[in-house]
Amino acid sequence: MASAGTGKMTVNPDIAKERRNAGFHVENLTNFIYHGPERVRRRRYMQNIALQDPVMKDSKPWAFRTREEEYELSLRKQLHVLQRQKDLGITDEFDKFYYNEATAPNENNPVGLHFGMFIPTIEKHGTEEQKKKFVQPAKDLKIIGTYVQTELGHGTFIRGLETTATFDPKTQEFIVDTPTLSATKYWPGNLGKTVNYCILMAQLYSQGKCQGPHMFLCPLRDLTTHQSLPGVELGDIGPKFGFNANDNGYLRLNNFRIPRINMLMRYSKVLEDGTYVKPANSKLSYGSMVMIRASIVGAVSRALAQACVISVRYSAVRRQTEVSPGGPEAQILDYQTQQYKLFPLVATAYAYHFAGQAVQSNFLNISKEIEAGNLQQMPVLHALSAGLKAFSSWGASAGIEVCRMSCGGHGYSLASGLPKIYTNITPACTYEGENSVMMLQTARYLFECAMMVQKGQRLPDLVSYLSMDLSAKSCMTSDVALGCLVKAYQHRAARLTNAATAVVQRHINEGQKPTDAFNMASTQLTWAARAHCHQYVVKVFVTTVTEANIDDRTKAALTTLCKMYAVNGIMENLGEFLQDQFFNTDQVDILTRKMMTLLADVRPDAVALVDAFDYHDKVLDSCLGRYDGNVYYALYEYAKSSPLNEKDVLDSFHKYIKPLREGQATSSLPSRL
Ligand SMILES: CCCCCCCCCCCCCCCCCCCCCC(=O)SCCNC(=O)CCNC(=O)[C@H](O)C(C)(C)COP(=O)(O)OP(=O)(O)OC[C@H]1O[C@@H](n2cnc3c(N)ncnc32)[C@H](O)[C@@H]1OP(=O)(O)O
Ligand SMILES: Cc1cc2nc3c(=O)[nH]c(=O)nc-3n(C[C@H](O)[C@H](O)[C@H](O)COP(=O)(O)OP(=O)(O)OC[C@H]3O[C@@H](n4cnc5c(N)ncnc54)[C@H](O)[C@@H]3O)c2cc1C
Repeated sequence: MASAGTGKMTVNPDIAKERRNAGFHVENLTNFIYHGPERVRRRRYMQNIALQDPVMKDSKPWAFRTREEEYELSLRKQLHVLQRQKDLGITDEFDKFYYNEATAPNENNPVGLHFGMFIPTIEKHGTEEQKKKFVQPAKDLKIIGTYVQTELGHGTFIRGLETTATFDPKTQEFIVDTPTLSATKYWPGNLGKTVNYCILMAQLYSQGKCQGPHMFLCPLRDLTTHQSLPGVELGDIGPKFGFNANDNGYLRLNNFRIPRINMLMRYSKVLEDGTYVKPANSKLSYGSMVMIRASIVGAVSRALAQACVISVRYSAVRRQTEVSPGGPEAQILDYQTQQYKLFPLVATAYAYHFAGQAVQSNFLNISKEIEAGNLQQMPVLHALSAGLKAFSSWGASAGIEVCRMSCGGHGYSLASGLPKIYTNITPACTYEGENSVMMLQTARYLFECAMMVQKGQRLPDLVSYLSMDLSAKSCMTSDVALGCLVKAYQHRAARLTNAATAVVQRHINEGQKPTDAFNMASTQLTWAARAHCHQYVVKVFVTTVTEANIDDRTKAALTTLCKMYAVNGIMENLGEFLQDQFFNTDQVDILTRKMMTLLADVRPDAVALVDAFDYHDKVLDSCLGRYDGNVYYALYEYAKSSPLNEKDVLDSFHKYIKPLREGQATSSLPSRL
């Protein structure tokens, strides 16, 4: 490695050797991940445009920015990017996504919700007239909006929201109001300082009757001066665990009037005389949440993948401890315990990536049906997206933290890039539906499916396994076949669903109200929902690998990872699998041995498997995850750029330490120490 400061850098020999020894061609796997060479080429092209742009070059590392600097820089960059994309005629959604990914990586930006939720919600829930009036101005950033639902007192329980929208037929307006302190809107992204409009979730009152939560387009700030409008009080909620380029805000409305046309009326309506027209399904207005939940699975997979790139590359160049006295220190990646920490997470990142694609494609197909008026699949989509969002965000958050700790002390420094990835993604466990609550929604669906099985009714394909014969003998033999692993997961999920359902039924039979019975079984119900999601992820991974049209060596590497994901999940949930009696303890021995063999199988490919995600160094923004492996140089440079080092002797020395010494010298110090 070149010494620090020479500027000339060679690739770290350990990481170079890893790449030479990989058993498959990285580019082939990259092409498979991103749907072919053309998409990969396009992705790199888009990211290069972003990274070459002088406006994107940061004057100081992310870690050294104040919150105000972070917000301003992020806003400036994002608006610049939008203009660039317009100038360059970039309209394809993938192109835009990849461009943005390289713009401000893992930094939540001040207009994200405008494009992510505000515009899509108008497009999906607005009438043709509303779309005409609002969508183009929104795309031109004449109006900038967000999605305002959560209140101080209620986030999870949407039906409990207190903000009101009362129709006044005389003026053809809704009066929107914040009647209590707990009704104050709190948390919506970009609300505090950036937006001038929002989609407001409020209880609709018309003709004296409450019709439940509905969505309204609500102006908040003057479109020219950006001053908050009379009757509107709003601001930023202050610094958070992460998300600090995002001005999550609060909002209070004081009998503020908006025109009738501002209620999103594609599915439900209030006519001029105040007559309320119901939607075909009251949960249609929850559609924007379902959309984001489906996309969160992919988002968390990318965060976990980046954390794996950093920690695996670092583990390849980090040497620690002589294995035999006087011998060389080993690469920490050669320690089996390090492999056991990291390789299952690499497998998980791949598993979530494929699951994310599958959920997204389910979402797109079912959304088309819903738009055409066929609402039959809404419950399936809701159960799948809610559960998968929870399952994957929990898994990714926990996994990123393991990646951080696997980097030892340097993982704790913001220089590692890992805290940034973690704090940016861990709120996915909370936003868009708190995870336990989402699991309970999936469980509710599974419960209904179990009742259908009891009645001998046919189940939708996605859950048809729930009617499997639970007394079937295990198929597990020493070759640990993929098909058998899927069966094991289905067996576990079906048994846990039946067990939880039986608990609910027992409580009902003992005289409990169904809601109480459900609560008394809710922990077990979430176990069932978790197991259901786990089987889905395993099944998607197995199907993807089995059907993959790739060369044999890449397929072999991916198959090893797939087995590792499935076997590791069994090891981590052994209690449930053993209680299942699908495996006996001899078969658990087979799986334990298999796990250790899989670790050794992955070892030579580990760096190549993370390289295949194809993350640019600037996207990783990590001293430890550099492609060239020159981590000590990067850490040294990072330390030197700390603002505390701008002066050799700080003013605080003169203010506090020096007087203390002088005082001590003249008073209480003994003459001899
Ligand atoms: C930078 C941004 C980039 C943008 C992205 C760019 C895109 C692309 C890039 C990638 C992006 C990723 C990263 C993003 C970063 C995001 C930033 C943060 C955004 C955060 C936004 C938020 O954070 S925004 C607030 C979300 N806040 C919730 O999420 C509340 C949860 N709370 C509930 O959602 C309800 O409160 C709850 C519990 C269901 C009960 O609802 P409830 O009380 O009304 O209903 P009940 O429980 O009585 O249920 C009655 C029956 O309705 C059924 N049902 C319920 N929901 C249903 C539904 N949706 N569809 C069908 N059916 C449904 C249920 O299953 C029952 O069915 P059954 O009767 O048959 O059993
Ligand atoms: C970074 C970030 C960005 C956000 N962005 C937005 C946004 O743009 N727009 C917006 O409207 N909101 C936003 N939110 C708010 C977010 O959607 C809510 O925080 C979320 O829906 C959870 O609601 P809550 O905070 O009320 O949690 P609570 O519901 O109070 O949860 C607290 C605990 O209670 C438990 N609990 C609650 N209800 C039940 C139940 N029925 N059964 C069992 N357990 C239960 C939960 O599991 C959890 O452990 C954001 C939040 C964050 C952190």
